[in-house]
Amino acid sequence: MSLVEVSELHRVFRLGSRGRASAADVTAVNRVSFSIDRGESVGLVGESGSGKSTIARILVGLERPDSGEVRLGGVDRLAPARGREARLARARAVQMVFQDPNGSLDRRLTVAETLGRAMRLHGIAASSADARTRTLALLDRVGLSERHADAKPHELSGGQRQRVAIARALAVEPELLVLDEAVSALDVSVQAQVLDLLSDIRQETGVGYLFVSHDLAVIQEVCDRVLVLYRGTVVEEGTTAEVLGAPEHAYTKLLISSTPGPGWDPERVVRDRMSFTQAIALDQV
Ligand SMILES: Nc1ncnc2c1ncn2[C@@H]1O[C@H](COP(=O)(O)OP(=O)(O)OP(=O)(O)O)[C@@H](O)[C@H]1O
Repeated sequence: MSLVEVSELHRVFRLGSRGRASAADVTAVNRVSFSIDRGESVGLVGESGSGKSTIARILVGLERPDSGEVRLGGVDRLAPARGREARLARARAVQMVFQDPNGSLDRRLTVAETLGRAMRLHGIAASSADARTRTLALLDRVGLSERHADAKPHELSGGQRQRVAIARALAVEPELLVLDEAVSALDVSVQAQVLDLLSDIRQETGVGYLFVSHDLAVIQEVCDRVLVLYRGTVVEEGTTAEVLGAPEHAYTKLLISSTPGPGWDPERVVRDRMSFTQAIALDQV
């Protein structure tokens, strides 16, 4: 059995008055199905507005679908959780790392307080001494030291803050990490270090990743498999090597040709995009 099984996930944002159906409604997620095995890293790629974050938010529990199923370890994540313990267990199992650690870390708390709070909330640490020991081990795990434990977020660099966000997510020993553009705000060398770190953590802990990114180079680095989303629909999926190395769908080809690299021709990208949009309009894709 897979760690995560998502089937026929569907979410429409109703933009008409009083939630009534209207021509302006946005189908953010259109009958999306996929699975993630234990220790597997699955990428979700697509341009802005393709529905990546909505899927990520549904998995974490920040958003509800109109229909569809999400199972983690066989357990229905969308069914009502009875009682505080059940709600906490559900929250603990799937942790999210956001693009902007500034928004997700409490600026009033030191790093040790942030990690300690997460561990206490989920009953991970037996005492404050235990929390401190675990905090230092986690910081070491993400390439930070004791010096950083007593710092507040503004005293850290962007890359260090993102390491803290990853440490906080790992502090509660999740089964799945949802990383939503988690390295997009970092400069390229720091990005490479954090991607290495994520690969090591996955190997050591067996945690699964849902890795949301618009950046194909990042997806190539960390994902075993990838799903390509276009306007809420999965248009192509397969191993990362298959999808990025020998794309079949016109949209995947367009995404790849839009990525700057040697021999990149922006004018050709604009022409390809126009032909793709016309083909979509004529239902030829
Ligand atoms: N709360 C909301 N209310 C109305 N529309 C929304 C809401 N959230 C998302 N949408 C719409 O749903 C679609 C998918 O949005 P989503 O944020 O999932 O895309 P994305 O691929 O993550 O984009 P980005 O890469 O820009 O974050 C977009 O058209 C967006 O405008």
